[in-house]
Parts: sequence; C-alpha cells; structure tokens
Amino acid sequence: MPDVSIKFCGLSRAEDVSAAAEAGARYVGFVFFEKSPRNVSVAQARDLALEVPMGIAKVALVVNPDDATLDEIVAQVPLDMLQLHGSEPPGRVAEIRARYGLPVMKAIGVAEASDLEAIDRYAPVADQLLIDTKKPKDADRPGGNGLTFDWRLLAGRKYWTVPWMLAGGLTQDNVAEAVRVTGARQVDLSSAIESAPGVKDAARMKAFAAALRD
Ligand SMILES: O=C(O)c1ccccc1NCC(=O)[C@H](O)[C@H](O)COP(=O)(O)O
Repeated sequence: MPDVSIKFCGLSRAEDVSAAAEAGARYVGFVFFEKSPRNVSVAQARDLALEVPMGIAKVALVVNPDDATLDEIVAQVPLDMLQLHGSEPPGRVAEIRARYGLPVMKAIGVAEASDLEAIDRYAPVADQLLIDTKKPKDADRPGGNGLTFDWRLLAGRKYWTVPWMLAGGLTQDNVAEAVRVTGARQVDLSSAIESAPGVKDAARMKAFAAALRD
C-alpha cells in the first residue's frame, strides 16, 4: 500500500481532534454549513483549531461563502486551507485564494465521466482538488453523504497538475480498493468515522487508518 494522507472532516469536539491526531490524520476539516449535523460556529472552530497539533492542516469547509463570512472565519480561526464545497465558479475560487492568501481546495462532484471536465477548469485556480461524489438531487447538503461514485472514472487518469484527494463514501472496508483503482494518494471522509450523524468515533478513525497502513 502506498503512503496515503488522510483528511478527517466534520470534527466538532476536542476529543475528535485528539483522536484524529492519534490516528495519523494529515488534515482535519471543520464544516461551516448550517444544515449539516457537523456544523460548527466560528468560536467552536477557533477552539478546535487551537487544539490541533503542529503538522496537521486545519481546513475550513464552506459552501458558496460571501466575503463577510470568510472574513470572520479567517480572522478568528487559525487555518491552513479553505475548502470550497459549493458551486463557486473558477473566478470566485481565484478571488478567494487571492483575497485570503490561503491555499484553496475546490470540491468537484462526480457522478459521470462528463463531470470530470471540471478538473481542467478548476486546476489552474486551486491549490488542490477534492474529487467527491456529486450531491444526489434529494440531499440537503453537497457533501458528507456517505455515498461512493464509480471510481473507475478516475482509473485511467495519469496527469494531475495539482494535488487531489478522493472522497465520497470511503470506509475502512473499501478504501484500499478505492486507492488501488484511482491511484489516490490523499483521501477524505466523514460519515464512516461517525457513530451517529455528526458524532465522530475514535475507534473508527483508528480502524480506517489501519486499513490504509496494513
Ligand atoms: O460533511 C458535511 O456535512 C458537508 C456539508 C456541506 C458540504 C460538504 C460537506 N462535507 C464534505 C466533505 O469534505 C466530506 O468529508 C466528503 O464529502 C466525504 O464525506 P463522506 O461521504 O461522508 O465520507
């Protein structure tokens, strides 16, 4: 198994941060999206971020944010990256990257081959891409739905001009296969490390990391 970096997303308690660090996460994500069971306030995110050990990147996940929202988050929360998980067009991604001077990861939702065309549009304006399952029509959030997409869509893709992460329904049982099929060297997940919606579980984080290591 190659070395694969893990991002655990949607942490909301200090013990989640400790568990993520202990499991070997290289990124942790804080979700700013009111309809999500993982939603955190700016103050909560700040407290959590201050608990994150050096060397683990702190990522703020936002959905079609306006400048006022981002101004507040960036001013209050010590961050290493912004994750844009809405329908932000490439120009807005570039604008956010320039305005805040933070690396930006743009999420791209995939359900079919044509969705991959977005990779070429966003790679020039983002520092990383997050290739995630496309939001189902009836879902009330654009990510974190615990659903996979057809990984074979990425199988033949050799050239990526920016680093990328694979996401969408990854679990301790399927991640080795997902990495094998797609060639991903970074993975992101949320649902499979929860014991209930929004409640992270230390044992599941550990088991997921072990599945990638062993
Ligand atoms: O997790 C959320 O609640 C969420 C809400 C709004 C936008 C994005 C959201 N999550 C995005 C992530 O980065 C998830 O980790 C990613 O979609 C994978 O989630 P899962 O399929 O649950 O592992």
